[in-house]
Amino acid sequence: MDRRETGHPLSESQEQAPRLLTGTGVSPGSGYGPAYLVIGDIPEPAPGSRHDGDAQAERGRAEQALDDVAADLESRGARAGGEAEEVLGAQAMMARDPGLAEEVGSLIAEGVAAPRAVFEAFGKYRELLSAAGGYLGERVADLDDIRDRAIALLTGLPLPGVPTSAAKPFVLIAKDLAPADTALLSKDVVAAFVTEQGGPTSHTAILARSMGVPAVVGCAGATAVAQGTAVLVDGASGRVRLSPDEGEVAAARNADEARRAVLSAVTGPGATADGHAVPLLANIGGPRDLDAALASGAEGVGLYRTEFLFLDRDAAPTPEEQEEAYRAVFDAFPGGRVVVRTLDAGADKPLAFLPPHGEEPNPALGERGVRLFRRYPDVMTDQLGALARAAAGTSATVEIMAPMVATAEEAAWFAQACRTAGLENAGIMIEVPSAAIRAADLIERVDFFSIGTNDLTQYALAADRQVSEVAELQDPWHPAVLDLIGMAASAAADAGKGCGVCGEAAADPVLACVLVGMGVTSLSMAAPALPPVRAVLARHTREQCRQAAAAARAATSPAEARTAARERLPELDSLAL
Ligand SMILES: C=C(OP(=O)(O)O)C(=O)O
Ligand SMILES: [Mg+2]
Repeated sequence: MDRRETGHPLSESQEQAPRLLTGTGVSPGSGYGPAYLVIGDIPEPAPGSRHDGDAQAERGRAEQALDDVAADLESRGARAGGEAEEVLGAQAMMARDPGLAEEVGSLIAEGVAAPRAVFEAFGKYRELLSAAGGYLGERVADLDDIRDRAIALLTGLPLPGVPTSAAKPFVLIAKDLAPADTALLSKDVVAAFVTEQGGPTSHTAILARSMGVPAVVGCAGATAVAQGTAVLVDGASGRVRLSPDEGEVAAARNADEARRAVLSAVTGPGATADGHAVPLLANIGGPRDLDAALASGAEGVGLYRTEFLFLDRDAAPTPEEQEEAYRAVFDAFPGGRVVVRTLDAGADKPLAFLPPHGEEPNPALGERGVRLFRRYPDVMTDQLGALARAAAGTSATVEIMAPMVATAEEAAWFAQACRTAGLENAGIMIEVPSAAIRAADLIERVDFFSIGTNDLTQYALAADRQVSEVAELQDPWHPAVLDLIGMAASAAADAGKGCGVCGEAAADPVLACVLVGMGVTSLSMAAPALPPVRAVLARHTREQCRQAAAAARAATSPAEARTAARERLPELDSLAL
C-alpha cells in the first residue's frame, strides 16, 4: 500500500540524516524517486500502554486507521480486479467489522492506547478464528495483516509488504527482499532498489538486473532513511544520495542516457572482434521476461529459472500450467536455443510444499536443487513430462539442465531421467566445486555444462550469498573461482561439448571477456546486461580475451585480477565501462 494514496502523513523530519550512503552497486543505471520503506514484522505495541486521557479522540484515531486500511484494500482490489478484488474486498470487510470497532472502543474507554487496543481486540478475533479451523482458520493471516497495517498507521511506522502500484515510481528500501515480495513488481513502480543486506548474487540483485532497475545492496543505514525522502541511486557505483538537488538529478540522467546510447550502437549476434561467435542468451524467470529478452537482442535463453513458476503458492503448478509456460518461452525463439533449468528449490528459494527432510542448520549445504528434485519423484515426473510435451511442438532447440549437481552419479541419474521423459539434450550446472574439479568425469555423462558462478563462488569461498557480512568474499573475480571455471571449460572443450556461463559473472562485461578467453562457449545474463557485453566483446579479439584470462588467473586477489584483465582490454574506456 502506498501511504501517499491514503493521505496519511509521510515522514518525520530527517535533518540529522546523512546525505550520502554507500553500498555495492549491482544493477547499473540511475534511479530517482521518493523512498518507500518496507519493513518486516510490525512490533507488538507495549503491553499496558495508555493514552493521554482523551478517549474520544483516541477512539477517533483508531477508527480512522481501520477505515484507511479498509479503503486502501478496496481501492487496490478495484485496480487489480478478478480474484484479487474478491480477496481484498473480504479483507476490507474484516477491517470494517462493527464488533471489532466496538471491542477497540471499549478498550480505549478503559484507558488503553489505540495501537495496543487494536492489537488486543484483534487478538480476541484471532483466537476465535484459529479455534474455528478450516477456511476460517486460514483467514488468521489476513486478520494479522489488517492489524499490522492499522498499527503501522497509528504509530507512524512504514506499512508492511511491498506495494505493487504507485502514482510515481519509488525507491524501494528494505533490509532484504524475498523473491516472493518482489515477484509482482515492475519498472513502472520501482525506480531503484536499495537493501541493507545481500550481496551481488542475492536474489534482489538478480531480480533488479532482470528488470533493468538500478540497485544497491549491502547499503548500511538504508532503512533509517525517512519514508518519502527523495533518493537518487547510482546502481554502478553503489552511491545513494538523499534529497539531491536538481543539478545532481539532471547530471545522473544525462550520464545514463549517454552510456545507453554508446552501448546500444552495437547490434547482432555475439562475437569477438575477429568473428569468434559467442551466443548471447538471456536469463529469464518466466514468460513475463520474454519481451525484455527479445528487445535486448537475446539469441535464445541460457537459463530459464523455472522455480519462479512455483514460488508463492500452496502447491506445485499443474502439468498443464507448466506446459503452457514452457511453450510460451520456446515459441518466442523459433529455431533458437532455450536452456531450461529444472526446479531449483531449497536454501534461498524455499518452497513450502517441498520441504527438506528435516531442520537444516546450513540450508545452502542441505537438500536443494537436484537433491530435492530426487526426493520428490512426482514433481520431477510432472516437470520433465510438461517440458517434453512443450518441446515436442517447437522449432526451438530445448536443452534441460539440473542445478546443484555435485557428483558423476547425479549427472548420470539426471541424464537418464531426461531421456526417459523423452528429452534428448541433458546437461548440468557447474556450481559446486566438486563438479568443476572432476568435470572430466561429469561431462562424459551429459551433453553440456552451464556454469552457475553465483553458487560456485558461494561454495568455493564458503561465503553464503545471503549474508552481507561476507559479501566481499562473494566475488567471482577470485582467482580460485576463475580456476574452477577454467577446469570446467577445458574438460567440456576436450570432450567437444559446450560450456556456457549463466551466473551473474557473465553480466560483467570485463569478466565476460575473461570467460570467453578461458574457453566458455556462450554467455547468459539478465536482458539489460546484454548490450554492454555484446559491445565489449565486439571490440576485442579472442586472443585479447585469452590474454586477459591468463593475466586474471595469474593474480592473487579479485582486485588484482580485475586490474590485470582490464589492462589487456584496451577498448573498455571508449565504451565508458
Ligand atoms: C545461475 C545460478 O543459479 P541461481 O542464481 O538461480 O542459484 C548460479 O548459481 O550462478
Ligand atoms: Mg545456482
